[in-house]
Amino acid sequence: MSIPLTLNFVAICIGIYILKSYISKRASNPSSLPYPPGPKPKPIVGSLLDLPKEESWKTYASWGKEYGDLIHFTVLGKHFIVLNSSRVATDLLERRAHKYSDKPVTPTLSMSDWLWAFSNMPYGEKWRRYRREFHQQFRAEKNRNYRPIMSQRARQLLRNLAGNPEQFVSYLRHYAAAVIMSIAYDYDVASQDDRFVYIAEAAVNMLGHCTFPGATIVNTLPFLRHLPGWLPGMGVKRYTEECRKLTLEMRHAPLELVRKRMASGVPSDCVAANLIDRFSARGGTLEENEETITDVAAMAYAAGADTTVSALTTAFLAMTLYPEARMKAQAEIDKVIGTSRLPGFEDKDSLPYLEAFIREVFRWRPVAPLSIPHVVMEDDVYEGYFIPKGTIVNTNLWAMQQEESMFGDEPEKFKPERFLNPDGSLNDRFPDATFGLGRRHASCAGRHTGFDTVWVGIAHVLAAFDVSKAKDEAGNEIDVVEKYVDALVSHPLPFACSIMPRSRHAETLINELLPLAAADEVKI
Ligand code: HEM
Repeated sequence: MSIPLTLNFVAICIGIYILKSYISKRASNPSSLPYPPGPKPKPIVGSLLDLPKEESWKTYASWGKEYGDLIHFTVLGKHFIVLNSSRVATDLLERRAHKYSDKPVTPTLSMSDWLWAFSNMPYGEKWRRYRREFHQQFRAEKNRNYRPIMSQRARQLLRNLAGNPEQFVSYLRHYAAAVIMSIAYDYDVASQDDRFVYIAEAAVNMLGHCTFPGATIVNTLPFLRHLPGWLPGMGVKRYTEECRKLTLEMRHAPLELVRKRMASGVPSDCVAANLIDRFSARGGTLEENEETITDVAAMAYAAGADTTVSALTTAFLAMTLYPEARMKAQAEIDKVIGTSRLPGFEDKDSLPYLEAFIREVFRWRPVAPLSIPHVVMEDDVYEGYFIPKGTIVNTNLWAMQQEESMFGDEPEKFKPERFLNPDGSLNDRFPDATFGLGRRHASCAGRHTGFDTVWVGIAHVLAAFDVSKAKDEAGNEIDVVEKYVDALVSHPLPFACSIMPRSRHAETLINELLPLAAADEVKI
């Protein structure tokens, strides 16, 4: 097909698509109820040109101030709503979970072969089975068994930071990957260029960038996926093909290692081995069991590594920008534990300020500010507004964590005190929404592991290092621009900080870790 012909074809298809959307809207909304308020759509494209490109959750929150807690807009005939408050999100995602628990199967998800991941799966029997199995492996009591792995890796993190502090983000990535790969596959991540980590990181990263609202036109006009890959704007085809190869290897390669280990009689204590044992003692078809084992184990890294890195990096940003909060957490550690050892999980209940600090990390900058998109499973009417089946639902977790009625004043600021009573004990607040909403249908299945990995990693860092603003050659503090990447899992844009051992005691502690961790030291 020549290019003008192809463009005519696209124009005709867009016309048909919009006409179809109009007719189906009339059919399913016979009382002609209004959609929820939102920005005025432009002809044909709707709000396509108004979609925010940077920190979109902030723009959606500001639209919320103008239009209300529930906003609606269309992009090329496709309906979107944004839930801007915990009241509306609880009403729809929890109380009406039977209508709001589906996930949109976007063309890019199937093109890149990511539908095996139950975070992206339509609501149904398979999702329930995967979720149940995953829960068995990561529920609160089971998660306690993983704490020694986290502590061991946190010590390695300190050693690595002492050696090359400028590379702190790479070491945080290594720490998160080492914890989750050890839990999932009893696999020791290599000190550098680990193949499994490379594949999984690349696949997750590609997923995050091609499913985000407005990321690619193919998700709005699915028929475009049938156009040839060489056409302008169709690079998504090559992109998703690359992603497909990565996800395939990510799911199968580490599991093969576990099977080989088990076959040669080497005991293996990890999620994959537990699943293999559980399923070998059970009925069900071989194919179905194999698929469940492969996908549930792979889900741990897919959902658990990048999210944890985001929270860890936010903690470093908070330590850099809010020295008073960092120093208060350090003073508490020194008072309760002293300076001759590192904090561990056994100290958790005696360190309320530290706990408040970590809660604030999760509240202040939610890891997935717009959560994973959901899709409306049948037409709905809420507070007099019509929400058609198929509408994509973005939950503005960032806006919910800014609610003053829930978290007190100055929500933009990092203030661990919002989680403390006047006497310094912990209050009942918790940044729950960071992990999604509801007990099951719209919530994180690995929250205990995520929280604990961040808790012990940052507890170690606070005990050993002062993280503060870096200085230039003239001794002036380097300003930190506090901005986040617009993606499903959002990270701070790169920033410089200084990471120095806090004292001679701390230096001694880190040096004592040398024999423990030297073999593992990560060379970036
Ligand atoms: C470190 C901080 C973490 C945060 C803030 C976080 C947050 C979230 C959020 C917001 C969702 C979307 C819920 C929804 O609306 O559907 C989610 C889903 C999920 N998370 Fe996490 N997560 C974290 C760590 C982890 C870890 C470590 C694991 C694995 C061990 C994990 C496993 C999952 C899974 C499997 C889902 C999909 C649940 C489903 O669709 O049923 N997460 N997470």
